[in-house]
Amino acid sequence: MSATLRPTLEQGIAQLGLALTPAQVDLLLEFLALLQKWNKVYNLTAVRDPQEMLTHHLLDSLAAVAPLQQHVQTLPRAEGQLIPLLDVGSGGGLPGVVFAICCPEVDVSCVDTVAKKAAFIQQAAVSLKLRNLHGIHARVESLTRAHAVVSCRAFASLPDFTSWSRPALADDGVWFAMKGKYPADEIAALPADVDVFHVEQLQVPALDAERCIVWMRKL
Ligand SMILES: C[S@@+](CC[C@H](N)C(=O)[O-])C[C@H]1O[C@@H](n2cnc3c(N)ncnc32)[C@H](O)[C@@H]1O
Repeated sequence: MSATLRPTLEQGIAQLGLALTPAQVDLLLEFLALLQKWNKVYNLTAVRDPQEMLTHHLLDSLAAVAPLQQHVQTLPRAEGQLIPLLDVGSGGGLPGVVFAICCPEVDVSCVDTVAKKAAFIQQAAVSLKLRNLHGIHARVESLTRAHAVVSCRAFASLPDFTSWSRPALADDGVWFAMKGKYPADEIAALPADVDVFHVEQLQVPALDAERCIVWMRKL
């Protein structure tokens, strides 16, 4: 499978201007293979066609990597210290696993209420030898450890996402919500103590769809 998908993946990575090592590209393809294999057993995603998994999941998540890297670079950190990121409602690991592969300076926890999805992430962390990746089986509302970044993709409305994950966001942390079209209604429905400080448009290679990241912080 990887022989046919690799050229599209490499082209997409180049289009996104990402500087990934050959080992990271291999890991992305290995993750895709794991997702495809275990999807049959665990029902991790409704997307089943490998080519579609590549465009709709992998490239879609990869489009958010450069914005994340740019943000992380601005954060102070001691040598060897990783930036804690919580990916909420991660499902089969999107975008959390992609972030863990592409951003070794980030420590990614993927939380999901479905036990088999969290177990899949733990299994992926072992298979891909990613020490910066963890699967957590919980409702996000129950988490209180502070993270510098709290991300989500296809999870919930912005008001629900921010209120449920608020205790897990550091006071100086940021929410990073991956959305389709500019979510004007959801932004309008946010409470006054959530500040939307940037909405960043994304271009996903090989996918003709509107995508953006809504950046928010606590007031
Ligand atoms: C539509 S899926 C999105 C999965 C993945 N982020 C993606 O983009 O493919 C939403 C996920 O959120 C999880 N979920 C729903 N409510 C949750 C909660 N309160 N805490 C943690 N996970 C939750 C579901 O189990 C499901 O796996």
